[in-house]
Amino acid sequence: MIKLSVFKPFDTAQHLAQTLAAKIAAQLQSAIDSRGSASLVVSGGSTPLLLFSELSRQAIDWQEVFVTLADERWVDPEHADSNERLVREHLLTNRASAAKFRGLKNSYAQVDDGVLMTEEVLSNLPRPLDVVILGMGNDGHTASLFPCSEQLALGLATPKTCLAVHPTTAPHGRLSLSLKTLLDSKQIYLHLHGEGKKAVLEQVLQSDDATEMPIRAVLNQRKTPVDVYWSQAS
Ligand SMILES: O=C1O[C@H](COP(=O)(O)O)[C@@H](O)[C@H](O)[C@H]1O
Repeated sequence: MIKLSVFKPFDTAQHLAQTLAAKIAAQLQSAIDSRGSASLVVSGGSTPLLLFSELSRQAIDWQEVFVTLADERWVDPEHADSNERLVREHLLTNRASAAKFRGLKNSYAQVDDGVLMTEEVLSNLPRPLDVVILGMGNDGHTASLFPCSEQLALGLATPKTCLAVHPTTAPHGRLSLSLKTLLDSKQIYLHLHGEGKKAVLEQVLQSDDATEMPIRAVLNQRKTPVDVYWSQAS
């Protein structure tokens, strides 16, 4: 039993995706109405596919929405593991094809060399970010803030927008938004699916140690509201 006031459980992934997509769309449109543009940060991995599909059909002024990623694997955008590929195929379709996508991967061969250029690209995003959608790995990583990586302490503390990360337990060098950037947002959603992720969340809630499970740094702060959307089955 999850004891978290912001925990929103759903019976199906479809119901979750429909509900969350409508909520995010309303938040993005409200930002557009008040400042002319909106920013949406999404995650990669396997969880967000249905949500992307529902979001892509929402009737908002997508041409005013900047979309970027919470993290990227440093592979070509056509690679099977590319988060950008996922976003292009599942989110930037239908109505959302009008959105302005700002990818994290650039032409540098090594992620460490590409960070500065990505920082420059991200500097033009409307801030604070309007909506940030995060995932969580079974090791408690979020974005690419991995507990196994030497760069975790930097990712949790740096004032910079993003950093290069080299996980030892997952493939590819990564580029991740820093904790500071993720929290410089009006709303964060942690999007989870399945009993396995619920069990990991239970473990997350048992301690404050973000070096052990980095998602704790997002959940144990008071600057930015975080809602946890979890669905039981597909
Ligand atoms: O590697 C990554 O993993 C997390 C979680 O992915 P999931 O497959 O368990 O949904 C994801 O949020 C992140 O963006 C991705 O690069």
